Amino acid sequence: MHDPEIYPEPDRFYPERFIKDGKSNPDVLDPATLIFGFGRRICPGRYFADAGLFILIASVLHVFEILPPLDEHGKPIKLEHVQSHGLLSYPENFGCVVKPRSANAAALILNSLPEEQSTSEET
Ligand code: HEM
Repeated sequence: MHDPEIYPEPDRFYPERFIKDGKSNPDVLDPATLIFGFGRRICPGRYFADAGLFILIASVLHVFEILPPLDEHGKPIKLEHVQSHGLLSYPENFGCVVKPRSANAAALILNSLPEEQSTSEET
């Protein structure tokens, strides 16, 4: 996954590398052919994981805006992408502002909570 011959600038956050003319780019190796293993022991949860992540990310982006953190003057702070290296690779901690996209989105979020949590603000 970090071979620059396959993915130029592999550490750069650059999801567009997988897209061409609004569709999946067939000239770029699909990471799904690697990340779930191979052959008889290939991950049996791969479709579940893929669908679950799609639903999770789509649901979060549908109702929340995720914005850069603000400095003491209320100006957005430019974030630097720093990726950890090791067996698991993930972005290093960073601040952000997460807020509902609209009053409708806020209502959707509150309605998805268990009853005791969605009413706790009113008590
Ligand atoms: C993004 C999420 C996931 C990734 C990247 C992932 C990746 C992998 C990899 C690399 C293997 C080893 C395959 C091999 O030996 O060649 C594996 C095995 C396995 N995974 Fe996943 N997996 C994910 C999610 C899941 C989920 C959600 C489940 C269950 C609901 C699951 C169940 C399993 C099981 C049971 C094995 C062992 C298969 C065997 O040894 O026969 N995985 N996974």
